[in-house]
Amino acid sequence: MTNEDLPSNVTAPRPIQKRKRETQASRANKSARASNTPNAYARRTPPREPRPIEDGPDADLDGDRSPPRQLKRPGAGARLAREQRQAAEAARQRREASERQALSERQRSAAELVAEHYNAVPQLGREWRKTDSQIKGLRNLNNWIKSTLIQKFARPDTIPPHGYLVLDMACGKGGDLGKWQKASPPPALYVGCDIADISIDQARGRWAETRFKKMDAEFHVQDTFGRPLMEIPIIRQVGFNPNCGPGNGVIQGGMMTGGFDVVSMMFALHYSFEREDLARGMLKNVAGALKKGGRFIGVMPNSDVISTTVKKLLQAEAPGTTPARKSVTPKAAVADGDKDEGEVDDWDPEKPNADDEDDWDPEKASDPQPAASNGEVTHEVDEDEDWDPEKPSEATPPASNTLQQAQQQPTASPQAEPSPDRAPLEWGNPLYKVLFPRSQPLTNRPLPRDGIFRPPYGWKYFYHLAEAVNAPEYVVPWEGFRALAEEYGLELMYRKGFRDVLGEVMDEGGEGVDRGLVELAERMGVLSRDRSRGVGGLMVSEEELEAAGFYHGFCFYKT
Ligand SMILES: C[S@@+](CC[C@H](N)C(=O)[O-])C[C@H]1O[C@@H](n2cnc3c(N)ncnc32)[C@H](O)[C@@H]1O
Repeated sequence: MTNEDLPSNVTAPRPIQKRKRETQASRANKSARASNTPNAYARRTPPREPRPIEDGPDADLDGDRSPPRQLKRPGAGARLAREQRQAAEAARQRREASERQALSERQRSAAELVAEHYNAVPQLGREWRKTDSQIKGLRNLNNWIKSTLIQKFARPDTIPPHGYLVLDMACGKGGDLGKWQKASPPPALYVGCDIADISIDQARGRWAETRFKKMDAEFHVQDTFGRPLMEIPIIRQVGFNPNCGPGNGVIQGGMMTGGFDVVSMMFALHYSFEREDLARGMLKNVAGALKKGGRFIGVMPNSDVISTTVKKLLQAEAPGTTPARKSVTPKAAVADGDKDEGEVDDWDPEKPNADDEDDWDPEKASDPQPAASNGEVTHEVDEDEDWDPEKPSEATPPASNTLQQAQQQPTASPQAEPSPDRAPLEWGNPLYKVLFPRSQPLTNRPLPRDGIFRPPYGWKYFYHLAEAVNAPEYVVPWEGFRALAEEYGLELMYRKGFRDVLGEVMDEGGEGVDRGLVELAERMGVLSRDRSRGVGGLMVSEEELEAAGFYHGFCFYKT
């Protein structure tokens, strides 16, 4: 029972204090206390003036205050302890500084590596692409898919009186300028950014040479994942919301006025999935630049294809070791041309304007028609339509990031347990190759046998395409990406594998086939007008289709 439990008029009995028997030791203590220990209550004389406090750990804390002593040099033991403490502190500071520097160098070098890589890629002419390229069909297909996304989704519901505005967050050498110029209608302004300065120079040059300019265009060197887009004057001028994304538990919405109508990111988003801060930085820039109702379109590698194949290959290497946990593998086997489960394709795309054909290529008349490999004259669009127009560069990127290095890992028996030393996991065909190094230092994990890439960042691989680039890429696990995008107010409208996009125009008798896109495929050399050629007129080889099957396109809507 405590005092609070008692009625107010009752006083608690005082505990009986037992007198302790005095012993010799207690007597000694008592007399010592009486002679040495100052007793504040018993003090009769005023306290002395306080002594100045000595700084530092060796300040004299001695209780003897009279008279002030001459300071002694600390003893050897104390000096040693102090020196050790100082040395340890200095070592800690040096270690922290070097860790900070290493981190910033790693971060910088990853971005610089990409820039260096793309900067080193030579610009090859249109003629080469049309005649000598062994992946002409694939180039045409990729360009057509990008144009299809632009055609389907880039036109805003309501076009503002000043026209709509487009931001391309990884414009490269300006390969999509022509596609935007030929959009129906073209945007009023196209802003192209890229981390590779030489690519930006080439994009500027290409724009300067464009004869009929139907839009304004600006180009900026910018790391659009690692730096805020607010840094670019034209983007600030158009409008940028720096508060987009999660914060204070609230997802900030898009701007009602100002901002871009469309943000595009073609074949580039996967570089941002090296690290979470880059992926978030990228999405913050996308969402911050978009107005409410604006669209985010792009194409990138399809993680469903990657997951399915990695799982299949790893389980074939070690049969009978299927993980017990029920795997949440992607339900779609896109590699086999199946339809994505996660696909949102019921959104009603806007039909292209019937005048498109007239509008399409004002330069066509003066240009000689290029001959397709099979002798057919295609009505390909102009020289701006160059997806990855690059031959592998002479410049060798740092060894830790080269495809060669990934290939140099020793081979082992396919039945052996996965180990970091083994040859990379590999698949592909004569035109393309995907290589996954077994040792994944960024995630510090082995490749997932259930095909689930967790954590979602830092899963590095190489996609090597004949005549094209092989910078290291990172898996973008689709569901993780979609969930992350939602945090930035980006809602999925559409997602489709490249094979399925093509399937839509191949199924010409099917319901809802967009004639405009079929004609576009004919003009861009994807389909022959003579449907008796190849399979249903398709001018893309099976090997090229397999390479293209690695990708999918998407469109998000800014809430
Ligand atoms: C495969 S190219 C695609 C270029 C162009 N979008 C196209 O479709 O032709 C990838 C581009 O992404 C750019 N890129 C990679 N990381 C970037 C970053 N952090 N910021 C801006 N651009 C980046 C590269 O410099 C390169 O130009």
